[in-house]
Amino acid sequence: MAAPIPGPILGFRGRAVPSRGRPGGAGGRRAIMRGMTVVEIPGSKSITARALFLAAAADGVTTLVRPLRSDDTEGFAEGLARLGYRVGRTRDAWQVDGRPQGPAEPEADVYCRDGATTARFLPTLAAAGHGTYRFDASPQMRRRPLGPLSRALRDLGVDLRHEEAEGHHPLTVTATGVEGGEVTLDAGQSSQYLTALLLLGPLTRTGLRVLVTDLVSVPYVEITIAMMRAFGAEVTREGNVFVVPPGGYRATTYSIEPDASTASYFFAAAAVTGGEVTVPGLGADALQGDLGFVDVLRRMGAEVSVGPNGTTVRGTGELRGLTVAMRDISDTMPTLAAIAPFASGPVRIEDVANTRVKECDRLDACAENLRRLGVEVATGPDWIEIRPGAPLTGAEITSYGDHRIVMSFAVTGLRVPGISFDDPGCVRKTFPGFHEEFAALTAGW
Ligand SMILES: O=C(O)C1=C[C@@H](OP(=O)(O)O)[C@@H](O)[C@H](O)C1
Ligand SMILES: C=C(OP(=O)(O)O)C(=O)O
Repeated sequence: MAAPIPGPILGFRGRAVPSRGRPGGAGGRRAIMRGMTVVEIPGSKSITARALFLAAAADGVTTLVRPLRSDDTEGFAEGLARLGYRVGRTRDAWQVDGRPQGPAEPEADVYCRDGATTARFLPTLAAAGHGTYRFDASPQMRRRPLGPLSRALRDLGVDLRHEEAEGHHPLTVTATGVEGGEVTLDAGQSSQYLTALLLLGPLTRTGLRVLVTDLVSVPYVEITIAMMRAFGAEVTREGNVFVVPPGGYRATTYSIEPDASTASYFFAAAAVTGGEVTVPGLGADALQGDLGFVDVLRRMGAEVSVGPNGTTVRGTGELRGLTVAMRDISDTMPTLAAIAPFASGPVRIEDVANTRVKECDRLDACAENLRRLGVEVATGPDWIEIRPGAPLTGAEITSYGDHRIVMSFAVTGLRVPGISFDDPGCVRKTFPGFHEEFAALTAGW
């Protein structure tokens, strides 16, 4: 039985709120008073990736204001350049010369690094053009699936061949444009499959109807639809069917809001230390569902205020246990798992099966690392339960090359001396300057 898609997801908020963060999205902080800090978080990875796709597909030159500069988004921009798009990058703004007719290069070899948005969105963009395009990715990304997206593209007539394992990179797309039509998609493992198809919709000759049988991470689809509208396209939803007419995209100037998943580490830091963190540019109009992590902190006892231009979390000294379903905001599951040992009762996180197919198996990685610190933990296919009580001891955290494991356990390290990481540098995927910013955050607390 297909799981119902939570709704409604259409008819919402329009343009992104411009970040008031430090230009270039490099992060930064200002101490206002002892224990109170304004943290300027780098741009959203998800919004930057979509903006790059939309800009490449649009008619005209698009300017992205304050894009995220990190391994994932630089890999995406480099992938576009390999396909023959002209991408100009300065510190504070990226410009893309759109090509509604598809990639300029008739042949290209694209390396997607660790980025799932790159690895799933770029082959879909290439399919709308004319040429032969080969995509490969890092060993980590090669392990991650894209079978349902490949099958949907093939059902739409795209010649897509996996070279080694079916449903995994490397793959080759021999593109002749996409006619359009109706296709069925299981996005129960990743919403990125649906995002890729929606983004493709306006580039098809007759439009797309996507019948979705299951869907995780719904707020990411909402981001996609809002951004498609900002670039002049339309999406409607009839029950579980998403309808996208043809018509292409219009170039624009687009401001990228700060990354809400990245902000979760700073909000969590406030909650566990009794400090106060304000993130400007992520307020009530934010596009990203991951800002909902502050509601979890509020339920646990933190004081939270979401204003028009920013969000503030203040630790109160109280951190209650809770049971929470995180299907919609699963990138923040490791953040919660990493602070759960400080709660006054058990923390149970449910409905997060797809965190097992991210940069690593995040349920197992969190459980193993927490146990190493002395915490009692149980896991199931789609849940983890952390039972605080035992004394905590420092240990080396195994990162599994996963930026979120490192950034989450850095928060634990604010209260547990002796935590170190085997691969601290893997934060480069979304926040190359994380360790410096995070160390400076609490220096004045
Ligand atoms: O579309 C996106 O930008 C993303 C969607 C989510 O993935 P899933 O849909 O695979 O859960 C999220 O975890 C990822 O970091 C970014
Ligand atoms: C899962 C993540 O990334 P992606 O799927 O975009 O590689 C993430 O950033 O937590």
